[in-house]
Amino acid sequence: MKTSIATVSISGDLREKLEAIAAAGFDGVEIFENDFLAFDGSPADVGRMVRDHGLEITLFQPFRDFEGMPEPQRGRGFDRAERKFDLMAELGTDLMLVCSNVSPLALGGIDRAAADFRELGERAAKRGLRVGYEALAWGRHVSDHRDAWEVVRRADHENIGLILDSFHTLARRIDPNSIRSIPGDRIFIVQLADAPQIEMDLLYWSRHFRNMPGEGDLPVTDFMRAVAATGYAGTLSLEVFNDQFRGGSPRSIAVDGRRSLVALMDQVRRLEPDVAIETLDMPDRMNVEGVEFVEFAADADEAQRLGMLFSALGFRVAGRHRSKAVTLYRQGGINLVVNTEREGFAHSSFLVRGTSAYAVGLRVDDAQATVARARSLGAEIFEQAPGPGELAIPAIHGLGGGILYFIDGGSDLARVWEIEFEPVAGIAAASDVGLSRIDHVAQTMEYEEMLSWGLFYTSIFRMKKTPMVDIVDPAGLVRSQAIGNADGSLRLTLNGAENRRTLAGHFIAETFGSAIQHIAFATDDIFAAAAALKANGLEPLVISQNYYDDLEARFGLDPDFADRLRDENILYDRDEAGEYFQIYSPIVGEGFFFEVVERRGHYDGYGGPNAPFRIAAQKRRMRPKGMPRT
Ligand SMILES: O=C(O)c1ccc(O)c(O)c1
Ligand SMILES: [Mg+2]
Repeated sequence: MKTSIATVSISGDLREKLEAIAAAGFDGVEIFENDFLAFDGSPADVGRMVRDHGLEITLFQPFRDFEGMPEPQRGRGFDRAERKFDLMAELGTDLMLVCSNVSPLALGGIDRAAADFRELGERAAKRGLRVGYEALAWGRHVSDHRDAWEVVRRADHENIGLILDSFHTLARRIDPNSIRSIPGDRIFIVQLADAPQIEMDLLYWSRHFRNMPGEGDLPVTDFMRAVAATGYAGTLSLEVFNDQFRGGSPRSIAVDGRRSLVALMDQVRRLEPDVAIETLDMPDRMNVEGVEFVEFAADADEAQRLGMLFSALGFRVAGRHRSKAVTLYRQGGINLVVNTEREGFAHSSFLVRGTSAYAVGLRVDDAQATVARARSLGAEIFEQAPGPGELAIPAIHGLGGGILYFIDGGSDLARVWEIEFEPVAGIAAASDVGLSRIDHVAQTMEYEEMLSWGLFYTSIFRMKKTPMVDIVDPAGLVRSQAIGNADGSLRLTLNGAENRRTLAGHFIAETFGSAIQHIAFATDDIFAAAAALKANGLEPLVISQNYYDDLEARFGLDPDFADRLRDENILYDRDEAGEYFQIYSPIVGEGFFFEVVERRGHYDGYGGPNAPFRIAAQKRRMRPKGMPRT
């Protein structure tokens, strides 16, 4: 499988685009005419620059408003095409993309368009060039790949073929299975893009909101399965018009693009076992059962403060590392690790970002296979020489400077706590609070990073995204998207901050980049947990009385029940599926916190409606240290 990407998909000038595209491992680029026009050099210079980066030019595009024109526009169209053929020869590409005519002057008729293409095919053949025809979803007469194919079929010329673009087909909800009957060798190129499901004008949606396959909501996998079934084995080319990407980092967008294509083809290979698909051989998406541990990097003072908070939350010291300054805290099935080593990754992370939950250990079916898959998808492997008696725990770098470790049951990794830690007995601890496991881990990032993180998780792991929700911070919007496994035993929330005045935005500004901002522990009895926390001396976040008055009215709560919530500062939410209860810890540092939650019934959310009141309360608590009043 050869991969390519349109220059329009990446930010920067042409040289920056090519560098990023080549570094990410693509084979080719679609040269978008505007990128060429803006470049201060000859077509031959562009061609040379592309090839110097080890890339080929997949095609030149777009050529507009060609077919079905009355005279004199028809004749001018052929003259224009000849000029572009000259240019293509200099660039060094043999394929031109013609998109369906949008001109009000265009005349309809499949045969008329086919005749124009046959003549264009003749002219292209004389120069050894080819022309592909693509239906724009908003084309005047041709807006459906089935009609574009009929034009190509009737043009009946070897140098005229079809170009498919997943966006145009899927945005119009055309059944992608209609592609299966098209002969694969008549498809000249396949362009791929996804998009979020939003109701809007097709042209505007296409030009501003496309994203990488897997980042949006369109059934790009079904589209690609149908393409593969035709026998098409040519280049797959990303064509992603996205306002955010235009201003993003060329490198990371190119890496995401390549990751999206490799993950897509891996899926297609598994779903279409009878089709020969040439793609990287890698383990399947990995099942993640849950969070095995969260590791904090700290210095001795901060570790002591953290330890006191853990203790108030009902954790006890369960082990000390046999060779390192690392302590294990445990409650129920939750393992929290505090690392105060003076060297290694944890220490450098502490120096740069302060006390933080810098690593997460995930329980997976097969830890080595997880790393192998992640590597194939362009993730960076994390390796640190193990100390004496230590296990080499398979790990990768997350996107934000953190580490993801993998633990499985099929190796010594399952016994990591016994092997690496000396049990600790007899340390007086506050009482157990009844926390059983980690409900969710919340990562905060810049809003622009959310698509990258979502793709990272959903391409490596068997995880699904849920729709994005808006969290209203008094100082601005924070978007939140949950990612998790099918049974809810693994839940990650991605929170994207749009500005620095929100609690989330302040946190990432202070910790120098995206990081874990809170960890929610699950309990089966929130009221018992509240009582135990109180007995341990933990002062929960105090929620406004106005909130409880509204809550009582909104849900028609029994006044006694409402009073119990109020007395314990428990936030409450309810939907058709069930109920949700939340207690918040005080803030640590610049915005980190813990949460204790109980889910009843099949409640699947995160208490989104409570967020504005919780955030307001947290901001009251954080002042005066740096947090702006909103
Ligand atoms: O938005 C456009 O005009 C446009 C141009 C060329 C394409 O390949 C495409 O998919 C869209
Ligand atoms: Mg296209």
